[in-house]
Amino acid sequence: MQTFPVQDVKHYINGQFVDGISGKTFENLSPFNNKAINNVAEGFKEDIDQAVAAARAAFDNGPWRTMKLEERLKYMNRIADLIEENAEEISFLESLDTGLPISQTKKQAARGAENFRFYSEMVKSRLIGESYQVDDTFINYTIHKPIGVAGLITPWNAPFMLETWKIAPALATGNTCVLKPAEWSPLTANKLAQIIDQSGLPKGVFNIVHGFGETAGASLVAHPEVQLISFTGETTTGAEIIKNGADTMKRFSMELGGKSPAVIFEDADLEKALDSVVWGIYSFNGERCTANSRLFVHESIIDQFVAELKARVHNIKIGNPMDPNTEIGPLIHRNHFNNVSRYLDIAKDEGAEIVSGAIPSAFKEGNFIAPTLLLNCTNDMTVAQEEIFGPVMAVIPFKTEEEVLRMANDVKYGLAAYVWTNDMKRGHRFAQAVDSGMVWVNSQNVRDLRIPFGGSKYSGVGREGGHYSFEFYTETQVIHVAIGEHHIPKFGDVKQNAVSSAEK
Ligand SMILES: NC(=O)C1=CN([C@@H]2O[C@H](COP(=O)(O)OP(=O)(O)OC[C@H]3O[C@@H](n4cnc5c(N)ncnc54)[C@H](O)[C@@H]3O)[C@@H](O)[C@H]2O)C=CC1
Ligand SMILES: O=C(O)/C=C/C=C(\O)C(=O)O
Repeated sequence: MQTFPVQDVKHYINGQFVDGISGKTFENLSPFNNKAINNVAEGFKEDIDQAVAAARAAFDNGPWRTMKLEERLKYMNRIADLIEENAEEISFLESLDTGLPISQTKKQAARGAENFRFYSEMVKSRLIGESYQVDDTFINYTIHKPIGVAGLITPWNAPFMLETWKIAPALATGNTCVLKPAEWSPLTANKLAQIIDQSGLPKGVFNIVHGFGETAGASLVAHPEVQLISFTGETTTGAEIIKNGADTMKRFSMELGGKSPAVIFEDADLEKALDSVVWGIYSFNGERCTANSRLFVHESIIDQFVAELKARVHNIKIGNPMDPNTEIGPLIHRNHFNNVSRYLDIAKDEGAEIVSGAIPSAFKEGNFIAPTLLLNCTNDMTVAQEEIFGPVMAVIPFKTEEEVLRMANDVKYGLAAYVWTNDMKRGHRFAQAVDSGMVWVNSQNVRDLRIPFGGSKYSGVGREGGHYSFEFYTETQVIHVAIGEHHIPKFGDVKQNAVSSAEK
């Protein structure tokens, strides 16, 4: 396969690639062998201050916010074109950095371009206001204005796709932004900065500061000139960010963790359900917020279903992420590998039967966790309640619809749910009763970029996607206009008061 050189990564501030002010860097490690790939500039408050100042100046002084929409959208489409032209390199860098199989990162590179094109279309057709003719003297109308500097904080599990999912609507609506990418996956964010630089986007409109959450991320959240934070990541981090942004009255969009149920009723199309749940838990190496990490199977079909699952698990191709045939690659980082391994120990202690594929010995240097089934689970086990964020699925039998609905909802998260049944009354009934932001009936996680994407309970606050992103990335302003003569009450009117005193 084609390979690409990897350079050290710098911040991108005000249209320049720059070292950090402290001069500090950190090593970026390969998930495949834990060797250093490159060095990355480490950002702190001072770097964030510079990036926010650049974004603020670009917002205040234009021309981004004030340029004709058609012209702004030319930049968006140019960025999409350049992503497509560089798709091979983007997927190479993404797989190198994250361990995600190259067959999957190719799709994510394409999705990055689609995110820019999609929001170009949406902003033209759906960034719309309302108007109310009150009577023949008044009319009111609303407009949606860009807010200012958007702070974007992203995770490592699908970095390029998730970064562009925030940047595209933020820019399309006329904001400027500062991105703080995840420290474990800086490569494609850097490539995106190169692409954006090449597109000729005005200086300061888009900026990146690399570094750690507790320093660079926290400084972005606390910065008084940053009006909003769009965050994707762990629920506990989201809660911390909301607290830290409260003093500066930020608005937040929170896309957080999940522990999503897939429910297989006895009348389901079992072959399709099997394909869907195997893909749903083991794609993205299991590092997927919408993963169906809890599988509920009706007791009458569970033996047959589990036998098929075991066969699939033993057959999944674990390998080098650069191999086009690889289905599962290494986890992002040794710390995350240790965390997932800890959950496998907990599963054993809790009495689950563990079934997993085998990792080829050639891959022992990497952060590989084999695709794993946890059988004989109950919904109250730690491994059925906490987000593991690895290729590990807890399998739980059920007897009745009522029982499985109760178990599906008995979890703190509410991101996604999947239900498989050929009884469509039951399909709709179950989908409407389950506590989650998104439900797929007889389907895997098929994306339609127009839908509101996000979760309920501990899985998130707010929705992004489609026109829902505009509610977050724009300020709605209402303008009341008098178009005819009307009465205005007079207070403290000298003439009127003089007449009244004379009358006394
Ligand atoms: N609901 C959704 O759409 C999605 C949710 N996720 C969730 O993301 C998580 C995995 O990603 P991770 O990178 O481990 O999440 P994380 O929460 O550890 O980090 C995410 C980002 O937040 C930054 N950060 C950490 N502490 C911070 C702080 N105090 N202030 C500001 N920024 C801070 C990190 O540097 C990183 O850029 C999982 O829980 C997963 O479910 C992932 C993808 C999609
Ligand atoms: O499609 C999106 O916008 C986000 C998808 C994120 C996942 O599917 C995930 O991490 O599970």
